[in-house]
This record gives sequence, C-alpha cells and structure tokens, in this order.
Amino acid sequence: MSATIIDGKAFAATVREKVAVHVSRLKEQNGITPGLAVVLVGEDPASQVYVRSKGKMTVEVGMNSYEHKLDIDTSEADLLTLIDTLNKDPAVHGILVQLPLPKHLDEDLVINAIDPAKDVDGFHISNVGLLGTGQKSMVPCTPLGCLMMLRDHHGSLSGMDAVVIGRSNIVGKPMAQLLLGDSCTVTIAHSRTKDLPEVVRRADIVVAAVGRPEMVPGDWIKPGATVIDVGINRIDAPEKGEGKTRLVGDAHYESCAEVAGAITPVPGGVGPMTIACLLANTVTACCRANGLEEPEGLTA
Ligand SMILES: Nc1nc(=O)c2c([nH]1)NC[C@@H]1CN(c3ccc(C(=O)N[C@@H](CCC(=O)O)C(=O)O)cc3)C=[N+]21
Repeated sequence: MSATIIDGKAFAATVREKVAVHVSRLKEQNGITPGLAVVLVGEDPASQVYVRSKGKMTVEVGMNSYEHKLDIDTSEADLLTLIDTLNKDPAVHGILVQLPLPKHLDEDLVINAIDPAKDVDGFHISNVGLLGTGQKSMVPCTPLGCLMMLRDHHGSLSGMDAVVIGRSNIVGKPMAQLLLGDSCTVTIAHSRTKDLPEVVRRADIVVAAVGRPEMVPGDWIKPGATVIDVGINRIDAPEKGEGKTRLVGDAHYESCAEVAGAITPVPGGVGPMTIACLLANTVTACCRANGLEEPEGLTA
C-alpha cells in the first residue's frame, strides 16, 4: 500500500484564500482591517525567517502586519510595556510573541500578559482552560492546522483511535484536546511511555510531535493509518554535498508512507498550515472583537 500524501502546502493556500475573502468583506462592509502584531526578541536566524514569512503572508491576505523587533537583552518590564500597548491598540487584533524567548525572560509571565482575546497562538492560560472545557477559545495554530487536515481527509473522526506522541503545551496537549473534542479515543505518549511501538500500532491516527528526527519508523504504523508529522528537523545531508542540510519530520517518511493510508510530508505539511491558521485566528479574533459573525470553517 502506498499512502495518500496530504498536501499541507496546497491546503494552506485554500485556507489563506478563505481568510482573504473574509478580510475583504470586513474592509468593505465594516471598514475594519484585521491587524496582527508579531514580537521578536533577539536575532535567532530561524525565528527571523519565520517572522518574515508570517509578515509577508499577513499582508498577502490583506491584513495589517506590525513587526516589533526587540534587542536580545530587552528587559521583562520593557517587553510587558509593549504587550500592554498592543493590548490597548484597537488596530491590533492578534498578538504573537515568537518563542522561545531569551532565558532571562519568563515565558509564562509574558504569554499570560497578552489579552486572551488577542492571543492568536492560544497559549494564554485562559485559552488553555477554555479549550480544555470545550468552550470557545483561541486554538493553538499547529494543532488547529492538523485538525483541519484530518477532518478534510476523514470527514468525521468520531470513534477513531488517536495517538499523540509528545506532551508539549504548544502541540501535544492541545492536539489531544481537539481530537477528544472530535470524539477520538486519545492516548498521549511520551518519552516515558512503555512499549511505544505497540501503543502507536493501535492508532488510526498518529500525530508525531516530539522534535526527534525520523523517530517513528514504518513498522510502528498500523496499515492504513493516518500519520500527521509535526516535526521540522534540520539534519545533515552529506549526500547533497558537503555542509548541506535537509528538513525531515519526526516520522521516517519513506517507510511510513509504505504502510500508512495517508501522511503529511515535511516540508509542505503541517508547517504551512500553522501559518495559515495564525491568519485564520487573527480574522476570528477581529470578528469577535467587533461583535461580528465569525468565518465558518476556520475555527475548531
Ligand atoms: N509564538 C510562536 N508561535 C509559533 O507558531 C511559532 C513560534 N512561536 N516559534 C517558532 C515556531 C516554528 N513555526 C513554524 C511555522 C511554519 C513553518 C513552516 O512553514 N515550515 C515549512 C518549511 C520552512 C523551511 O523550509 O524552513 C514547511 O514545513 O513546509 C515552520 C515553523 C512556528 N512557530
């Protein structure tokens, strides 16, 4: 059997298209332009690339993009002052503070200083609590993108066995909540899980989100299962030439694709969906802030 490739890049383009339609409607009918503020502390090259790509796509869908680049040794007080200003700015509907932050800054404190209504990452404790209790919230972008692809591929997820590998606050835990919300039987596996291969072999849906290159081999996958690969790992690729690298996921793509029913590639899978969902969340936040009807199909 050879897996269907779930084309996250193409799917993300359709999500951005929907976002763009809603943005133009907001502009024409309501005179409102959604705005997304991205805060980057320090000069991590990978983070700079992501921030640039987010800014570009924000503008492409017709929204306003506000980039705040702060010095690596910015004080916590100064960062909190900026967040307070953005919280109060009516032109800003979404705020994203790029993670990880430099070590001298308390990540939890900073995230929880964001107005939950503008927390388009869905990382604020109040959004985490709302999601956990099945109430309307801002949903973390990566798990939301995974859910959209799964719903698109399967229709209903009800009754399916899902295994999420990884228990992070930004992917594993919210992913499990979303799958539970769609009536999957959910297992969260992690580094201490006993007999991980056996646990994964039971799954109809495998979400790999650990950040370990190619750690899930094909012989862990139940024939026909769907593999959602959240990992984006850069590894050496001497076969491409000296000093060259390539991106791989947390699943071993070739062997998994032989047994899976469907699989997301890396790159071109979950990554582009994460950014598309960030834009979707910004439109949702803008509609909620203005008491307007929310776009359909762009939230959980
Ligand atoms: N507050 C916060 N929110 C985030 O959502 C957040 C963050 N901090 N910090 C960094 C990570 C990383 N992240 C990615 C998004 C898209 C791709 C993406 O589109 N990747 C392409 C490949 C890009 C390449 O070629 O390097 C792909 O998978 O096809 C990757 C990584 C969001 N993050």
